[in-house]
Amino acid sequence: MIRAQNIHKSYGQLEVLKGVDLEIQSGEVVSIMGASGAGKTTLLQILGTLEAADSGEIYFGDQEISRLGAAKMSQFRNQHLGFIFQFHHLLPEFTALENVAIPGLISRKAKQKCLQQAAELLDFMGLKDRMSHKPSALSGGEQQRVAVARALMNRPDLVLADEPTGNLDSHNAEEIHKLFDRIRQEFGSSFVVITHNRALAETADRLIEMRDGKLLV
Ligand SMILES: Nc1ncnc2c1ncn2[C@@H]1O[C@H](COP(=O)(O)OP(=O)(O)OP(=O)(O)O)[C@@H](O)[C@H]1O
Repeated sequence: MIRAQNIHKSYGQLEVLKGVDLEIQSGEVVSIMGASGAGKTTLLQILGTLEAADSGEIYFGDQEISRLGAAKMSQFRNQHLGFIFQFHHLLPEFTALENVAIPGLISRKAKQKCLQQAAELLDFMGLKDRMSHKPSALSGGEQQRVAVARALMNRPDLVLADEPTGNLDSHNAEEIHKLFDRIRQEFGSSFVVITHNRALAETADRLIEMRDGKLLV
């Protein structure tokens, strides 16, 4: 579904990605592990079109998305990708429901429809009773589940998660990974998840190790 081909990326003299090839199938959950500085976040950002590679291509189906202009690229991102980060980045002045609805509103769907869909997603996440709470009134695990719901709002084909459980205790971390599996079954989304937790990484369909700017095969 998404394919990265011979990706190179440097920051100044620092060569961070040294020819990375990666293909993710539809509905597949892939975890990426590797030492700090190995280039995991950089790769995820390039897959998510948040960062440009120096060379190499990213294909989504037959379309080369790495060559799209800025407007088309952000439209692609909004329609096809979901992002989850270590820190949830929820907007503090909005309720859980509103936070989840925001990507739908950005893609100009009707407000009532967005709120209804956001409520369904929060229900799916086990947060039916927490919808009208602001992030500060939610636990860390609940905040991250709201962030997961927000990532799903536009029914992404691919969810990119950068240490989504890095800030959680082991119980909540495990719950989030179980949720990814339920989401994959319910919505068919693929996942690429960076994690430092080997036990959780091993629950994925495929575990990829990254070392010094390359994927180990
Ligand atoms: N915008 C940037 N400018 C300069 N150097 C950068 C930039 N982003 C990342 N780097 C450097 O590139 C290298 C790879 O960073 P990256 O964040 O991809 O590693 P990582 O494998 O995700 O590490 P971690 O597990 O610590 O998050 C690091 O040495 C980092 O300092």
